[in-house]
Amino acid sequence: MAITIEGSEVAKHCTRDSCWVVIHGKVWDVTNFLDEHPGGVGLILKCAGRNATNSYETVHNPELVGEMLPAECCVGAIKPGDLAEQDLANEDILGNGQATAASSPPLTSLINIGDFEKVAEKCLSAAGWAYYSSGAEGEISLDDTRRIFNKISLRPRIMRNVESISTSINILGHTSSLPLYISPTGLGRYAHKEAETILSSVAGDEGIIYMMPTSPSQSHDAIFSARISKDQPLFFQLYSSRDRSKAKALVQKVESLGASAIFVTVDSPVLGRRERDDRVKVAAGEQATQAGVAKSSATGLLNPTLIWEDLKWLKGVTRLPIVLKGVQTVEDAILAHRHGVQGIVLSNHGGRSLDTAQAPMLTLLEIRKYAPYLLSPTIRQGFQVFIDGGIRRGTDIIKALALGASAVGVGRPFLYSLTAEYGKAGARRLVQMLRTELETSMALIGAVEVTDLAPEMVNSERAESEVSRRVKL
Ligand SMILES: Cc1cc2nc3c(=O)[nH]c(=O)nc-3n(C[C@H](O)[C@H](O)[C@H](O)COP(=O)(O)O)c2cc1C
Repeated sequence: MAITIEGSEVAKHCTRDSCWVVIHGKVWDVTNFLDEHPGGVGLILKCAGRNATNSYETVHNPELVGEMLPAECCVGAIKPGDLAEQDLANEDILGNGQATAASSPPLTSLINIGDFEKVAEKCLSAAGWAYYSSGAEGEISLDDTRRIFNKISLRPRIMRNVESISTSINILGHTSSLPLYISPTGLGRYAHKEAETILSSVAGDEGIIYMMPTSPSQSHDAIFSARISKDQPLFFQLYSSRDRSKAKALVQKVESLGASAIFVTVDSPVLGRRERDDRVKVAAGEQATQAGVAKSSATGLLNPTLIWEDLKWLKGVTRLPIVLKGVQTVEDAILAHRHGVQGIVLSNHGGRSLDTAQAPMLTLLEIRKYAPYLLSPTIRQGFQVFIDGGIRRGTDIIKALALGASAVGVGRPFLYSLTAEYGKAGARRLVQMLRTELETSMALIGAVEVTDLAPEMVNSERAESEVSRRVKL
């Protein structure tokens, strides 16, 4: 039976050395989690010894605390009536944006994806903008994704009848009206309070697939309920908890809610060091992130103990297709195929994990050079290769597909499209921009179907000169 704890007792635990908070009537000891909190230690400490439900709900989904913290961190239930008053106002948590939605340009004046980014920079709070736009450390990997795409040029074919273009493809057995899906991103609340439910329904309206994150701002149930029909596929991104019973419960829950595939994130066993996040925290009088490997191992979302052998266990707890998100070398692409997963995402977490990790496009070129069989029509029936990071143009999609990717993921632009209270209309306009660019570029390159996009339509030789000659197969 839960122990009842008086408010006066909770109030004593208000320091870095002993930090308790009340969330939805339960008292949690979050002392060991402080350094790992992505929003910074300071934010939790502001709520220490108090009722933190409002702060927590402003950013996180209701189930997260129970899923992420070990059960023993729940020290009891608050005595009914105690600490009823709420803690921080929403602005203290999300920060104030520098521009109001009213001063933002009308949606119809935005012409390309880059325009959304400019609006987002003005509308998001300093913390929100840093969290969304930053990469790890020197942001070399963040910038490199675009640099490599721009090193690849197109070789259009002429005199083909391109009057009617079809952009539709099959992703893991599901039809998608575009060869792209919405990549999972945490803390959607900075952009819009209903970020994930909007993306879920926009994906349905546009006939594309949304991959929801392990830790969205809204509940998993709400995101599944926001689908336009029960048949609408939704993918689930999994940070596989080191506590297998928790990981199993989560996977089986989303499977029962209707998830169509599990994408296990494998590029972030620990948190990458994002210095811009730290600078915002320091400017607000908080401490920079202290979370090192040891802290990440202790508790929380990430699991530094995840290894290849765990895939056998995961396959045993779900019937859903499993895809590894965050493969960064041809060696690991081969291993993933040997381990019988249904696909891989070539990704370096949008440049947010290991800085100077090579661009996902270089990994694709590495696969083309050393293990081209992984991209063959026969293999792709049971093993699809996806790619994300820096996809901003229809021509980027063409380059990725011509070189063998089955589809691409788009992350940050969808967050930006929700800002300035554009919400659903913003996200739909973004999809329409990409659709128009892709259709136009396919016509101009001489491809009427996605399957017409072939390697010879791309000159990737300048990028290929950067492919590693030192792989170990
Ligand atoms: C703000 C933000 C949060 C993210 N959160 C997650 C996450 O929770 N899980 C995950 O697997 N990837 C996460 N990612 C990585 C994206 O899924 C994706 O790999 C990356 O954003 C693609 O690059 P792009 O933003 O340039 O399109 C996040 C990326 C951003 C920008």
